[in-house]
Formats: sequence, structure tokens, C-alpha cells
Amino acid sequence: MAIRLNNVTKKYGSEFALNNVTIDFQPGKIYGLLGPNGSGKSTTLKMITGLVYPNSGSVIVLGEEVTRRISRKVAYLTELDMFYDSFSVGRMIAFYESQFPDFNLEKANQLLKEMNLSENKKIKQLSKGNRGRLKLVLTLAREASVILLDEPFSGLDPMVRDSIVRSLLTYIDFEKQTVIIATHEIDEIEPIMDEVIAIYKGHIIGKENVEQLREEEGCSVLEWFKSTMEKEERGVS
Ligand SMILES: Nc1ncnc2c1ncn2[C@@H]1O[C@H](COP(=O)(O)OP(=O)(O)OP(=O)(O)O)[C@@H](O)[C@H]1O
Repeated sequence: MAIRLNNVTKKYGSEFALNNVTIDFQPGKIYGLLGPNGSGKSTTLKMITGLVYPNSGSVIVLGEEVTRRISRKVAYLTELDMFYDSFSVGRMIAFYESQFPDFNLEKANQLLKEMNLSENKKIKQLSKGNRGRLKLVLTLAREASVILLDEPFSGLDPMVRDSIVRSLLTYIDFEKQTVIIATHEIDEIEPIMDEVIAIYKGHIIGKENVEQLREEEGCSVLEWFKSTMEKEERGVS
């Protein structure tokens, strides 16, 4: 097991961001963590990378209880733009290489090429789409056992989304890496997900294997997600 959240509760003030969540993530799979705004997706990812700690319960990643040190083994693409505007793309790559021993420069250069990003460009000159692509290059170039992507498609046009999905399939090592993609844009990741998890108001309200859903229930992830949400809102479980 790559990741386990065990009875995890996280409150901000009196509000529950996560409410007694227990869930496992297996190695070598791509998980979609789906839910509307404010449902607890980002909080879940921040817990796995040691940016946020539970009020109660435990988070175990790669056999150890999470502390900030886990970020050496977890590659995390955040929603926030964390770039230094005055850096060039090449300098940002060099910075990442200096920070993370698992950073694979060759892989980064291949990804840059595929994404049509020039090393000499200053980050402040990049379009929003290209900043999104660069974030992905920096995340996927790490040979980390766990890859967390928080809204990787946010604000990006369909072509960029498409190139992101393609590079995910090309650059992920399915033997070793566990990937969790938090998003409310289900269509994009429908073709690449192995497992899907629905989260709502800090609770996990459903978890399914995507192939089983298609073959046994004959429904798409989007249909499953909508009906799971509707049942939850009507109070049926
Ligand atoms: N730093 C914080 N301080 C106070 N409340 C917070 C903080 N971070 C998150 N929350 C609250 O916790 C709940 C879960 O937030 P979270 O960001 O995990 O949801 P999300 O599913 O990622 O949403 P989004 O899709 O909008 O990013 C929300 O009610 C949010 O307002």
C-alpha cells in the first residue's frame, strides 16, 4: 500500500475540511479524486505531502507517518503558482534539480520539448497555458513514488489539457508510481483513471474501479459521480 489515511479529521476553526476519512491508495495506479469546490480534495493532497496535519487520525505514506520530510518522496503540483517570475525556464529546471535528488534532467528536457517550452524564456513571459505545462514538467520529471496533481487543468484550453493527459500516460512509471489527480473536470481524466473516489463535504462518499464501472454497471465516471452526489444529497446511501 502506498498511502493510507486512517480516521483522519481536519478542522479549520469549527469547520470540518475532512471528517473521519479512511482510505487506501495502491501503488501503480492513477486515482481521480473528484468533488465539488470546497469538498476536501486539496486538504487530502496537502495531508499526503505533509503540508497540513490531521487533528486526529494518521496519514501513512510509503510506510512512514507523514512529516514535512515526506516531500522528498512525493511530487506535488499545487494549484497556486509558485514560480519565481524573474527565473528563466532553464533556471527553474536547474533549481528543481538542486532541490530534489529524484529529479531526472533527461526526462525534464524531453518533457520540455514535447510541451514546446523554450529553456530561455522568462517565466513572466509565459502564457497561463505554458505556466501550466511547466508546472507539469517540473512535477513529472521527478521519479517520485507518489505524484499528486491538484487541478492540473485549471484555466487551460483543450489543447493544453490534451497534451497534459498524453504526457501523463507517457511519463508515468506504472510499476512504481501512484498518481492522485484532484479535479472537478472529470471528462479530461476519464480515459486515464484506474480508480475513482468521490468526496463531498469532507466525507468519502464513493470509490470504484473504473473498468468495473464501465463493464459491470455500464456507466461512465461522470454518470457514476452524478448519481453518487444525488444520492448523497437526498440522504440515501
Ligand atoms: N487554510 C484554510 N483556512 C480555513 N479554511 C480552509 C483552509 N483551507 C481549506 N479550508 C476549508 O476547508 C474545506 C475544504 O477545502 P479544500 O480546499 O480541501 O477543498 P477542495 O475540494 O480542494 O476545493 P476547491 O476545488 O475549491 O479547491 C473548505 O470548506 C475550505 O473553505
